[in-house]
Amino acid sequence: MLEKFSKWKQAFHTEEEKQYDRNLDLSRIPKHVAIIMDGNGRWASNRGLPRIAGHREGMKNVNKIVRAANALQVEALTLYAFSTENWMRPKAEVDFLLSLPERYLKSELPTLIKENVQVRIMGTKEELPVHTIRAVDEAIEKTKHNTGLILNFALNYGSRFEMAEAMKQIAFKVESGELRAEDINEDVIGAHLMSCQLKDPDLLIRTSGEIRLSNFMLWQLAYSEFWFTPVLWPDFNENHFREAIATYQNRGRRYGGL
Ligand SMILES: CCc1cc(N2CCCCCC2)n2ncc(-c3ccc(F)cc3)c2n1
Repeated sequence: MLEKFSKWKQAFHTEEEKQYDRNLDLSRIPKHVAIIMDGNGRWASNRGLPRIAGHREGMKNVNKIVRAANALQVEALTLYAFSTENWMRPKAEVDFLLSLPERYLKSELPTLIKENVQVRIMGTKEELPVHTIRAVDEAIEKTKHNTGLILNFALNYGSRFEMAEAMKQIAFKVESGELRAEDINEDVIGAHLMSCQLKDPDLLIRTSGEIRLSNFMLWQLAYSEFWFTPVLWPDFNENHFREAIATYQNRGRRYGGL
């Protein structure tokens, strides 16, 4: 397994990208990092544990990366916590997943407040259980004046639903005369997405070796750097986070230009 991983890693990373332990250029830290926190179930099954043990371990790991991002003065960190597709999982697993926000906030909200972190949610909140909504609303309210890292949890989020809703809102505005069809452009669409108050992610990280977007921020990731790692989310640590940023800094971004 280890040999397979190191072959994969060599194939995947160019020579300069392996020097990630070099100091990061603090003037070129990605402003917005998005993470698909994948591999929790596999982490658990590799240990003969139930899947929810992996989700619980994954939740503990959130803190490690929030702290690392805050220390590097990342402006926004979007974490894909629950997708619209997750509702199809067994009820017991969904119920456990939807208990994690309150578990996490119960233990971490005082620290987040102290560390000047601002908690936000991106997704369709109304469909969540009341206990989940109550926990996230309290965190949003108690951190709304903080000016440090924006910790944005994608919760009951799906990019295609988000884009369909944006198009619907825009169509209603055209019908009502608030907008003209000829005025619809990329900025208008972006302004109607759930992420409209955030810049597009500069860097997307996905753990567990899956190389897919899984209906996550499809519009917003158009010009983002992608960094995929076989490391499972519960094992993803500050070193891996710094490696992703070092790789990001080593790649020139062209936005389609030369
Ligand atoms: C609702 C599903 C879910 C799953 C989950 N996992 C499980 C899957 C991914 C790995 C991380 C642990 N986490 N971890 C933190 C939260 C959280 C969400 C909102 C909030 F305001 C505060 C914390 C979370 N939420």
